[in-house]
Amino acid sequence: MPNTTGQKKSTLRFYTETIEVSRLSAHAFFAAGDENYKGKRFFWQNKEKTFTLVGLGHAHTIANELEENRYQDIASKWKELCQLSLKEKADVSPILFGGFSFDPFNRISSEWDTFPSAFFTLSTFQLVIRNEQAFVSIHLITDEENSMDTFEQLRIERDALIHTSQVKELKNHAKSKLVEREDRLKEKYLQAVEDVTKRIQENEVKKVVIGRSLKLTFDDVFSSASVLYNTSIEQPESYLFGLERDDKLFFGATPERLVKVEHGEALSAGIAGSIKRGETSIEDRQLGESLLADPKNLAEHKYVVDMINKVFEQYCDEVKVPSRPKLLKIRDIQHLHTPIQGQLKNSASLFQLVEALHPTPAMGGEPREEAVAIIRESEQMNRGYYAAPIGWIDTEGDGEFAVGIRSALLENEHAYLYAGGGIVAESSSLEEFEETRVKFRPMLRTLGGNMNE
Ligand SMILES: C=C(O[C@H]1C=CC=C(C(=O)O)[C@@H]1O)C(=O)O
Ligand SMILES: [Mg+2]
Repeated sequence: MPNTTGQKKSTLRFYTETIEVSRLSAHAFFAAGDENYKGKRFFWQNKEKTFTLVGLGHAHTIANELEENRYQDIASKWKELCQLSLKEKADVSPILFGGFSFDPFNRISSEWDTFPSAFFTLSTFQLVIRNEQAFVSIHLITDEENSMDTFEQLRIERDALIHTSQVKELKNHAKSKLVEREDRLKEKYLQAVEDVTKRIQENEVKKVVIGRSLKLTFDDVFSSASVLYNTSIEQPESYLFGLERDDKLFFGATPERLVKVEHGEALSAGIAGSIKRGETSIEDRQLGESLLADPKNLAEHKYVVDMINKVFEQYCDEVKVPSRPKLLKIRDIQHLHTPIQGQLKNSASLFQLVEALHPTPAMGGEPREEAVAIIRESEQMNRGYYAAPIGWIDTEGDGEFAVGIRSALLENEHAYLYAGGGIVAESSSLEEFEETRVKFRPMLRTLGGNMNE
């Protein structure tokens, strides 16, 4: 029998059932949902590849269009939902997955128009792969009388999805051909960087992250499953994420954790300051060493670490921050990296930390409010979910959010790619432009677009 509890005042019931499955590929499970769950799927894998989460179908969605209180709204609705489910010790808990927009005050009409300020979903079929063990759960939230019949149907469907996943062969699908490339707002980007640099030099603000976007058009549509699979092959050392919403897929391979909470421990990281990889290992090392000693990049980085540290001092005890950054090397780029950890104070929660941290000066700037206002005014685009928190939370309040950079929004045969960089007093617009070119590479390679402009 599935677990069931119902609160007396509500007729809503939350049914769950979890089984352990051997040999299940997360990508194959996602692809098995092609027929019935397209537009209602998500994918998540942490950097270490020790935790993979796939969701097919919406058992429940929690969304809002709020500008203020959007984090608390999601947190309190998730809490209400959790109260309907049995608090029994299970192998895996129901998980809520989703994300927030970068700036809910940005109202520019764009490719993001159908994405709410906050959008989260509890999947109908949830796959969790943790340390090689795979669990498939069914979630059903209903006030139906004959919910047992519905649940029985879901079991049949679950078994079919598992079967399809186990026999399906995963291929690195041929990429569609690029037919058009539009550097949206390139001139405006260069102008914005120059203007912002000047404003920083005049001490109006200290740092602002300015982004730009590319629009690519291909000769054919992509399937979400093959795009996510390609991303995992091309960018194995990053977080992988994908969130479908109707005919769109927001996906990416981000190196940057916003915050993770597990058993009362909170982990974040300052990742800002960049240089390309070298052609040879000697050149690569030289580039890395010059990054570690470069005052411009160290300044970019320090604003981020100081801000995260300040937030952690407020919400955590025993905060630990290394005194200097190390290098984080990923396929196309090297970053300055400082991990930050602490023990959550009793009253603090994951969503509180997400709210307090977003956007860090790696995505927004310093001071935060002023920087976000400058971004809104000078970028002249809508970032949507780019550079914003994306991740998950379980019924215990544990979970992890990354920031959705090195990312793109896919809509049929079109792809919108986004990249930005931290502007400080010493920035030069052409160097920043070069840096964004490097940051576009992961998505260009995944989709098969030309990497040279
Ligand atoms: C905003 C982006 O990168 C951030 C993260 C790491 C390094 C950054 C930098 O060096 O500018 C950016 O702050 C992006 O990739 O679009
Ligand atoms: Mg930079």
